[in-house]
Amino acid sequence: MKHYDVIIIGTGAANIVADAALLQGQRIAIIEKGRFGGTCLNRGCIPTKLMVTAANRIREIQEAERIGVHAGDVHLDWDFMSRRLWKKVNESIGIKTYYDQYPNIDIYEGTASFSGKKSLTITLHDGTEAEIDGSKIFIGAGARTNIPILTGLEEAGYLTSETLFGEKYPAQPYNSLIIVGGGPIGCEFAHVFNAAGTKVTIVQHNIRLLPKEDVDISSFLLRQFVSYGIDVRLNQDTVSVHIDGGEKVLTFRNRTTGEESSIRAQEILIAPGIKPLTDLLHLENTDIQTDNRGYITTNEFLETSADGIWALGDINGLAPFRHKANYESEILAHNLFSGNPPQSWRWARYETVPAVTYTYPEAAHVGLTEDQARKEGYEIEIAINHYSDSAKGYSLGYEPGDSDDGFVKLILDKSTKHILGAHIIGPEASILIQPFITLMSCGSHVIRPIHEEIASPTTQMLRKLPLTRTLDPRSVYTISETMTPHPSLSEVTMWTRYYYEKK
Ligand SMILES: Cc1cc2nc3c(=O)[nH]c(=O)nc-3n(C[C@H](O)[C@H](O)[C@H](O)COP(=O)(O)OP(=O)(O)OC[C@H]3O[C@@H](n4cnc5c(N)ncnc54)[C@H](O)[C@@H]3O)c2cc1C
Ligand SMILES: NC(=O)c1ccc[n+]([C@@H]2O[C@H](COP(=O)([O-])OP(=O)(O)OC[C@H]3O[C@@H](n4cnc5c(N)ncnc54)[C@H](O)[C@@H]3O)[C@@H](O)[C@H]2O)c1
Repeated sequence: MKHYDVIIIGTGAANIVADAALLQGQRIAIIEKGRFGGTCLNRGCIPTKLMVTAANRIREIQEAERIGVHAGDVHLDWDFMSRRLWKKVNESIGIKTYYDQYPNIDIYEGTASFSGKKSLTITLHDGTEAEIDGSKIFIGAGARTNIPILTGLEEAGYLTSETLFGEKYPAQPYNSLIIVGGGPIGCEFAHVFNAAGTKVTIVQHNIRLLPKEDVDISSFLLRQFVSYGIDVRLNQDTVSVHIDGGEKVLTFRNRTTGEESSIRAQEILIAPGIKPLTDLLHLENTDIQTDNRGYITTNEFLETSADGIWALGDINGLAPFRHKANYESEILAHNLFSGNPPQSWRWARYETVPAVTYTYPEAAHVGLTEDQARKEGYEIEIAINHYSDSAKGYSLGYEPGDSDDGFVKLILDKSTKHILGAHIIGPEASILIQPFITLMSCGSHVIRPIHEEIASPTTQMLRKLPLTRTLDPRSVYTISETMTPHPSLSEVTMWTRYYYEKK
C-alpha cells in the first residue's frame, strides 16, 4: 500500500487544498473519477453562465426599445455560443496537465472508496485497482442530481445538468422542453432555452419558484417568467412519463385539487435537487458520520468525526455553491498548510453565504428571508427600494409602477437596526449584493461551534479560548475572507488581493 501525506478526493474546490499542500512539498495523491475541475467548470456554474449571459443579452436588446433603441431581429447563434462554452470547459484538461508536472503528486483517474479508516481502494479507469493510505485525507467529492422515482422516466429517457453538458449536449435549442423542478437549475435553464426560442414548461413541486428565496423575489420572478412566455405549473406532483408520437409526455397532479394534467415536449430536463456523492465512498468502513440525507457532517474547521479526515464543498450539505466550497477550501489551506498556529486559524461561518440565481432578471440574496427572520423571533423592519427610484435605474428604462421594476428588500432587526438579510431582483443583482455581504461579514465574531460532538484535540483547545476574530473593513485581507457570488463581476474587484500578492 502506497502512503501519502495528503490525499485529495475530487478536483473541484479541493484543488485549493492540493495547491497549498504542494507549496509545502508534501507527497500528494489526487483522485478524480471524472473530468478535472469538478461540477462548476464542467457542468455547473461556468457553462450555464456562458449560456445565461447570451440569453441576458437577447432580453436586454429586446427590452432596449423602452429607452428608444431599436435593434431589429435578434437571435442566438447556438453554434457560436457552444464553441465558446466548450473552449472554456475543455480547460479542464489543463488542470490535469498542471498537476502532472509535479513529481510529488500522483494522479489516480478512477473512483475512490474507503477500504479502512484511512485507506482507499481506487478502481482505475483501466480496470485495475490501487490501494493507498494517507495521513491527511480531504473529501471534496461533490453531489449529483437526485433522480426521482417516476413511472416511465427511465424508458422515455431524460436530461440532467450532467448529461446536458455531456453526451446529450443539444446541437440546437430544443423545440420544446419540460423542466421538472423550479429551483436554481430549473429556472436558469428555463431562462436560457426560453431566450433561445424553445417553448419551456416548468413543473414545480413547491407552491413557489425558487422557494429558498424571499417570497417577494419568487413572485416577482414568476411574473417575469410568465411575461416571457414560460409556462409555469406550481404545486404539482409528477405522476408518469411516456412517449407518444416521438414526444415525451409528462403527467402531473395538482397537490391541492388533485387535478391531473399532461404536457408534451421534445425533451425533459430533471432538476429536482441534488444528493451527495457519499454512496461511492463506502464510509461504513470509516468513523465518518453522515446526516440523515447522507451528507458528511463537519464542524467549523471542516473536520469530520474521523481523525485526520476533512470534508468540504457540496458533500457536507451546508450550502451547495462554488464560492462556499472555495471559502472552505481556503480555510483548510490556511489552517493546515500555511504554518499558522491554531490560535490564528480561520473558522467557517455560514450566516453570510450569498446566493445568486442567474435568471433574467438576476435574483441575489445574503442572510435571512422575511419568513426566516420572523421564525427566528426577530422583531423586524423592512426597507424596500426600486430600481426606478435611482437615476441609473430610471435611465435603464424603469418607471415607477412598472411590473418589471426590480427592487432591493432589506430585513432589519428593529431594535439594533442590524441587517439580517438583503434580497435583490433586477439587473446586476449579483454585483449589487456585494456591499451587503461585505457589511454583514465585517466586524468581530466570537467562535461558534458547529457540530460540537466533532472535536479534535486542537478544536477542543480552541473552543476553550475566549476567541474572537475581527474582519477589519479597511484591511485588504478582509476582501479575500468575504465571499463573493460565483461567477459574478464582483470577482473582478474581490479577487484583487490575489493579484496584489502576486505582484
Ligand atoms: C447546473 C449547475 C449550475 C450551477 N451554478 C452555480 C453557480 O452559478 N454558482 C455557484 O456558486 N454554484 C453553482 N452550482 C453549484 C456548484 O457547481 C457546486 O456547489 C460546486 O461545484 C461544488 O464543488 P465541490 O468541490 O464540492 O464538488 P465538485 O465540483 O462536484 O467536485 C467533486 C469532484 O469529485 C469527483 N468525485 C466524486 N466522487 C468521487 C470518488 N468516489 N472518487 C474520485 N472522484 C470522485 C467528481 O467527479 C468531481 O469532479 C451549480 C451546479 C449545477 C449542477
Ligand atoms: N446560481 C447558482 O448559484 C446555482 C445554480 C444552479 C444550481 N445551484 C445549486 O445546485 C443545487 C441544486 O439545484 P436544484 O435547482 O436542482 O435544487 P433545489 O433543491 O434548490 O431545487 C429543486 C426544486 O425542485 C422541486 N422538486 C423536487 N422534486 C420535484 C419533483 N419530483 N417534481 C417537481 N419538482 C420537484 C423542489 O420543490 C425544488 O424547489 C442548489 O441547491 C443550488 O444551490 C446553484
